[in-house]
Amino acid sequence: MRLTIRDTKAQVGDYIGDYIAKRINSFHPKPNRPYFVLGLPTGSSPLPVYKRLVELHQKGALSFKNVVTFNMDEYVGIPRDHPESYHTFMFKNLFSLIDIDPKNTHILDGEAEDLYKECEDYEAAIRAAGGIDLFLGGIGADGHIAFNEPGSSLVSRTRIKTLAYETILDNCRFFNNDLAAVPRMALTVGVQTVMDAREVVLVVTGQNKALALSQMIEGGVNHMVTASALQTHPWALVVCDEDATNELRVKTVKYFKSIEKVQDEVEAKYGPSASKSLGLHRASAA
Ligand SMILES: N[C@@H]1[C@@H](O)[C@H](O)[C@@H](COP(=O)(O)O)O[C@@H]1O
Repeated sequence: MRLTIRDTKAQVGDYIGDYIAKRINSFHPKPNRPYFVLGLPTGSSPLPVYKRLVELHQKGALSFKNVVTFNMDEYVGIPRDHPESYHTFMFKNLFSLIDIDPKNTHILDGEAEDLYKECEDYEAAIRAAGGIDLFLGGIGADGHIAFNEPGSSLVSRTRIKTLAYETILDNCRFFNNDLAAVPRMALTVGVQTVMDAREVVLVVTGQNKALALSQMIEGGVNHMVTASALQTHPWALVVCDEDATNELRVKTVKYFKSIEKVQDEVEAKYGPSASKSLGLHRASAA
């Protein structure tokens, strides 16, 4: 797992936006794999990423014509046109602002008659698309990824989840601080669904994520901090702001900053393609 630290939330958004754009632009559609398959989260943390993707699209530097998306999760018990549904969130903040074919966007249906079937069909749809190339994720204050709350199986797949009280309290801010209005259940991809992606990028910003970040990076792999499963992913990148590093050991921060510095030196010496051949993550490389 790599950790990249930027000063501000906006810089984190730009870094990840550029990184995803680079992946999409370097994807070459083939008859058997016509689409780049992108996993997406909701929440406040990815907003600067979406802003950057929209900017790049508006500048003509990025098209989503060859992109298929799968969102991580959706509430159960609110209609899809509810202002706080994840359907509404995604169309407002990304899909309506880019050139993606709405048919290529997938979001779990929290109103489905048969929720179990909905989850099974979702996993099948991901498989049929060829698997997820890059899964972008956020993290909950308790270290959850998607809605895989503490105690979730680290080999879980798409399913119905009851939300943790801490998550309900956290999400209250989106429901006019009315605790009773926050849904108690959600459909979510599993930890294993995220782990199956070829690459995972996590956006972690703000002081309120500092403890979760230190637990997921410096603690052991643990079902109480489901994002820690990414320690065993072969291609995981965490991008955070300075505020989110507040609970990390100084040594950890210095270590990951030094890695980036060495990478800069390698690229200066051997050119940007050296990063790729050495297996290093890079947003700015050609
Ligand atoms: N299901 C979502 C997660 O996918 C998201 O990572 C988390 C953090 O949201 P925020 O970025 O607003 O802190 O909120 C919810 O729990």
